[in-house]
Amino acid sequence: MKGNRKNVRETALELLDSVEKNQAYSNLLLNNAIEKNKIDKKDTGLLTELIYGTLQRRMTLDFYLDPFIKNNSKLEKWVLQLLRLTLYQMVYLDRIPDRAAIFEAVEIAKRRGHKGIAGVVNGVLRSIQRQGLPSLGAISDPTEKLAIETSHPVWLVKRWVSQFGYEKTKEMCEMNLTAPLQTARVNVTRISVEDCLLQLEKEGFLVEPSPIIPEAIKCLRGNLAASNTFKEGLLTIQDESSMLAAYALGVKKDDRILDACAAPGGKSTHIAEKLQNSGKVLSLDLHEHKVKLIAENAGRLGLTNIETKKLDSRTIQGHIEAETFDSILLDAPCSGLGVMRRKPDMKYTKREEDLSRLQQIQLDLLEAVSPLVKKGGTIVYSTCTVDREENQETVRLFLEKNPGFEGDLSLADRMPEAVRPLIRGYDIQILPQDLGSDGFYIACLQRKVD
Ligand SMILES: C[S@@+](CC[C@H](N)C(=O)[O-])C[C@H]1O[C@@H](n2cnc3c(N)ncnc32)[C@H](O)[C@@H]1O
Repeated sequence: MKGNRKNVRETALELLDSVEKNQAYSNLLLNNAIEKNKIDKKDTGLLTELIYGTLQRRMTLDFYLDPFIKNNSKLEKWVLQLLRLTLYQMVYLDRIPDRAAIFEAVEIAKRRGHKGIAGVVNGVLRSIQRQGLPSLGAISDPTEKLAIETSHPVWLVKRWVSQFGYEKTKEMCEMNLTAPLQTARVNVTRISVEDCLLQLEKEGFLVEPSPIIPEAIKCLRGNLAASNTFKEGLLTIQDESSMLAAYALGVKKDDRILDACAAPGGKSTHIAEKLQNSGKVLSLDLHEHKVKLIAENAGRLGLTNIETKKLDSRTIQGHIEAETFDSILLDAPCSGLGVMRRKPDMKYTKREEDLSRLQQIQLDLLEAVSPLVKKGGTIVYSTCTVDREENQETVRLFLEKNPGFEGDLSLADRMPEAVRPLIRGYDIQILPQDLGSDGFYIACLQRKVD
């Protein structure tokens, strides 16, 4: 058991190192490490928690460590990671005694470095144990304090406070520290939600219906991607917020729908399911390898009404005639600030200037695809971000330049009951704390008839 645990922590350290070297944290990275280091199945939960937790709390951990490592400015990167990893266990994991966490950190430091480094690690951790953690109360500026307390960059917390106010920002930052539940969409063209839940229970999963989306389920235990039900094409792993995009489109039988930024096809396949294999979805994406994923997903789900194509949607007008589609989904590339719970390393790599650059791409995409919707048809603009510049501002600028379009106020009629209170006219900004789903934005724009 002890041997294994050391292995878990060394593997966690290795992964934290890779993330630091700019390899984004992903399940793939985690799965490779589990395989390479032959991590016992029962220890994978602890490994995931150590990596997620240490990444999620990095700024808070650094605040706590700072006074104790001031004189060790030449500390190697991996030693700092080891200190963060160990302090995370001491502060946030009650079930691991401090002395055990410190002992193992010192052993790792001896093996990976030398006796001197082990001495530094031991010294820092024992001092913290003796003197206690520095108080966050010493930070006088409330925004800065919130940033450190919840480990979000100060620029982002400032930006959110100016956009949403202090209270909502605080709730959002706190929510971002929690682990999301896995949710999935039942392929109702092939199985009912009730039968799907029963089938998954038989497979040993703990599942329940979503309170938000009629065709969605929540998974309380297990990984649905590993289920036979998933492999048989009866499920798609997808967040509930993302499922709202297909609702906003108001899909009708036989519609021709463009999904302009479609890979890996989560929303295209939802639209195709809503069409019940009638009509057509044209799914575009910039990258060939990503386009393949859309086709693979459609194949797994048994959907035959999706056509895929590699294309830069900004050039679509040279390829497809105007007024071809009944509706268009533009699920635009964005900063992804709504999914920080799932990708904690993102907090430390995003830069404020990225957001304005993205707005230009979003506007270019909207301008390019908009002539392709029929008169009276709808464009749904969506992002998985929580930022006014990429969301409401992008839409405002588009509407300002395109008087042939207006906000579609019938959006609420098409949306599930649970989200209606969040709709403001023709758009909806979901914050992670609103429904427990990802932060997400949807705007519905209608092409005027004349
Ligand atoms: C938010 S993701 C789409 C997620 C997808 N709608 C789903 O639900 O599975 C944005 C996608 O836009 C693609 N993309 C970015 N710029 C594009 C462009 N100019 N033309 C087409 N696709 C683009 C990216 O490759 C990425 O796959």
